[in-house]
Amino acid sequence: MAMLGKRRPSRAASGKSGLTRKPAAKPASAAEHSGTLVIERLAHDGRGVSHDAAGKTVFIDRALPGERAEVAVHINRKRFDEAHVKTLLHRSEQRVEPPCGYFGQCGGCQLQHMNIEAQRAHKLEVLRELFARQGIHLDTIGLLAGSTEHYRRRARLGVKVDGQGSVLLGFRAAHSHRLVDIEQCHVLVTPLQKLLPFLREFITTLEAPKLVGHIELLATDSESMLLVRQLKEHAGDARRWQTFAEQQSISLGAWAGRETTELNWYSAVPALQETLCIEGQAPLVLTFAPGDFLQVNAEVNQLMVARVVEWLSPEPDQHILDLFAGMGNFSLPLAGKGAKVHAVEGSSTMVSRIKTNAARNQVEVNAQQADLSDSDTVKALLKAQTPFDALVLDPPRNGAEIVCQALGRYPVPRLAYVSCDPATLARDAAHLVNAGYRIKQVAVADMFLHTAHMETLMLFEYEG
Ligand SMILES: C[S@@+](CC[C@H](N)C(=O)[O-])C[C@H]1O[C@@H](n2cnc3c(N)ncnc32)[C@H](O)[C@@H]1O
Repeated sequence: MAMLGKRRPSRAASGKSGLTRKPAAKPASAAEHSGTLVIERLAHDGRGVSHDAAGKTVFIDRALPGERAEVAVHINRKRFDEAHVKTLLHRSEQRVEPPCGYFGQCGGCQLQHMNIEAQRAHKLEVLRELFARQGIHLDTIGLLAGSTEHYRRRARLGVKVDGQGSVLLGFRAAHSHRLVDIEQCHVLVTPLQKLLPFLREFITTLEAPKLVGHIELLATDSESMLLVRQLKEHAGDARRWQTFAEQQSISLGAWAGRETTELNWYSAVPALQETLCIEGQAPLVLTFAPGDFLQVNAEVNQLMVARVVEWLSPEPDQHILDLFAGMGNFSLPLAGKGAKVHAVEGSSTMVSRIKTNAARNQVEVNAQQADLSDSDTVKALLKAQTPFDALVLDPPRNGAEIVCQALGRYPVPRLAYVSCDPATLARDAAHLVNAGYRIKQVAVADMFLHTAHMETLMLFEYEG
């Protein structure tokens, strides 16, 4: 395994493509053998799919449909093999030089070897396929297109001291706990990207880098913030961190201990804010704290919120239920249109955030803490005395199955579902369709470009 143990990606230094790079780690049982294959299609995670002479499925890292390649199998499994490209014999027109030198090593991005159009088309295809498995055909799928680079405003970076005593800062390699040492990142927003090389250099000057668990970076329009998980306090390094933060003009906070959730601020506590500009209403300023859920891509979030408001086009005094409401990302803009919004959120901290945000922006939102995985709670919410005119659903990755099952019995005329997991979305959509809802609009948003993750928006209407 040529790359094992190397601290830097070869391409950054040599200009080579990340295509033939082998996976980070190989299980002891793996037997490597080679063969020539034609790639048939892409799997959901972006790997190429082919079949060997015996008909066994082979997943090939960073191989594209239509390509012919000599591949080496690095993991044998009972039902499929996992392989990487040794030599590319025929190249797809969709293939591009990955913009990041760490692509193929770092597990953060999976699709940088495809042009942007192909990445978007792949996500649409994943969605269509998952829905087809549920017996649902999707017609036109819209696109909310955002910036193609430097969009990610939040990241968690691992810190490790390797066997040779070198300090590593970066993301995990794909399917591995191995840390890939990076000093640049193609998807991080520019202020965080610019900070990375300094941060990397700085960490090597710490007296006890082993005591750093991980680092979180966050940037808003007005400031950048660095949070350190300090496994054990170290007075000398705390002072070093402070000096570094001052030099870089960033806010600094630290958690002392492995489990602590309370931050010690080593700078003025930053006022973290998100400004949402929705047509026809004054800008809304939402405040939040580190650790709160925050959509990672500010530009695409703005587009997404605007699209949901447009789809639901609330009339003044209509009643809207916003489930999994976070800090009020959808609740406030809907309330800004004059709707009476009832926001439900599992975290009581976020409920108080919604209340504060609504009051500061002078919009009316009634916020409540509730566990939306509990079916009695969900039913009680849906059979409210005043029926809801519309509903927003923006659950975490595991979806909102309990809610969608209950929506058959307690129908709501219009429903906007925002999802970060197309598989649970397809499952939940099947419940809705079986209960009499029709899909009126579908859009995929560029929330996580260059990665295999995707964000989808759907508008359903109840037709009975
Ligand atoms: C994907 S986030 C969406 C937040 C918000 N709608 C936004 O756009 O920023 C999902 C939210 O669901 C909340 N959540 C997770 N599990 C929950 C549950 N069982 N009941 C209620 N809320 C839950 C999380 O706290 C988080 O704020």
